[in-house]
Amino acid sequence: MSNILIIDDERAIRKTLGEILSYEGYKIEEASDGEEGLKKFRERTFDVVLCDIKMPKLDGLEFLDKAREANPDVPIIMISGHGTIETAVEAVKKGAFDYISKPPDLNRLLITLRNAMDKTSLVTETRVLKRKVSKVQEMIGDSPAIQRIKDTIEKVAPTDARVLITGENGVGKELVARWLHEKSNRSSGQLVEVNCAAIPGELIESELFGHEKGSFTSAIKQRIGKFEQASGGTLFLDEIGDMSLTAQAKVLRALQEGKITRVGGEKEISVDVRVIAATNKDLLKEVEEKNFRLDLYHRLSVILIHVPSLNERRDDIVLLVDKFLENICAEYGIAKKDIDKAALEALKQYNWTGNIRELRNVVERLVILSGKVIQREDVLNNIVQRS
Ligand SMILES: Nc1ncnc2c1ncn2[C@@H]1O[C@H](COP(=O)(O)OP(=O)(O)OP(=O)(O)O)[C@@H](O)[C@H]1O
Repeated sequence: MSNILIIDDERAIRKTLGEILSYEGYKIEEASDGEEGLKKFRERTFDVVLCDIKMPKLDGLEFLDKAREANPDVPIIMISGHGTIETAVEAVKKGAFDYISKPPDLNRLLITLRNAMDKTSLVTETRVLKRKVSKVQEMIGDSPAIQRIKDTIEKVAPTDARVLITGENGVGKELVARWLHEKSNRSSGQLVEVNCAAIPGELIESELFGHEKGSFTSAIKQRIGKFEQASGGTLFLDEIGDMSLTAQAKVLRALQEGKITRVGGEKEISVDVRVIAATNKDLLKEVEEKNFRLDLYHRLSVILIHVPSLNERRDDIVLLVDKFLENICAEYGIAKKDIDKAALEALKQYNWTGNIRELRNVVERLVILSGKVIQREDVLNNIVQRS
């Protein structure tokens, strides 16, 4: 059911409108002045607002400004009394959806409301569609390092070459893997991700290759492993440096032969999988320390993509912050906040250990805690708060 907020200081008008619209099946909320209206508007999302122009405390135009700042997607219809038609026209120029005159004409009111509702559903639909079209998040940055990575993705993605992605935590290794899959001929298949560090050693084999019923105590049902799930698509082995040596031997065999055997099973099953692996470890050092098989390393690292840390490409911070501000404010349904030059400089100077993931979190905190323009002070307070 659609929610409508009616803001008018005349009780009689609220009552008439409220009765008509409840009868038409709308859910009604009332406010008797602009201030109360704004409070309710900020507390929850309405489908449409009907707002009087002349009101005590906060008048219709002031309400319009503040409400659009808080959520520009909600259509606001002005209610114009005697002598306020010109103001109503001005309000429409400033972003009000339309206006109706007092006393309200039933047909005109219902048609205007219907149009406003249609607009709301179009806005929502467009947002959903936009999200669907760009399944993979854009890779932001124009530093030489990022440009080189984008070039490599273009060249390597359409081949079946295995790729090893290296870099610190939160630099964007998974994003690189997603783009490699998206731009490959396998993009209609699945991208199946396995976080090798998060799975206990004794379960990793069953996770990767599946198991037959009864093959070990907790194997109550037959299970399909990630290799099989990813057949026709891409298998992304994240944190590969944390995989046990036993599992490494089995992965090597799967890569050499293109076949797997489920745990406790006999049958060999062919799989058509492209493997992309990622790690924050120095795998060659792990090889030296006998924690990682050299032959597997060579199998996985046909193409190497190193994603440098944020501290090594500080110029990208400007673009990233701008995009995060836009995305986060849109998620919160508020107008985009700005960032002062000195504040941006403070972000550029900071020693980022959590990389882009940490930067996004800081920007989200700044959006929540700062005013319309984020100041250097806000940044410093935030970073201090973190540690
Ligand atoms: N260039 C970029 N532009 C925009 N967002 C990015 C970029 N790189 C990374 N991100 C975002 O930063 C977050 C962390 O990235 P991602 O998960 O790819 O890092 P990771 O290196 O795989 O981290 P971990 O090693 O901890 O798994 C994600 O939300 C990702 O979408």
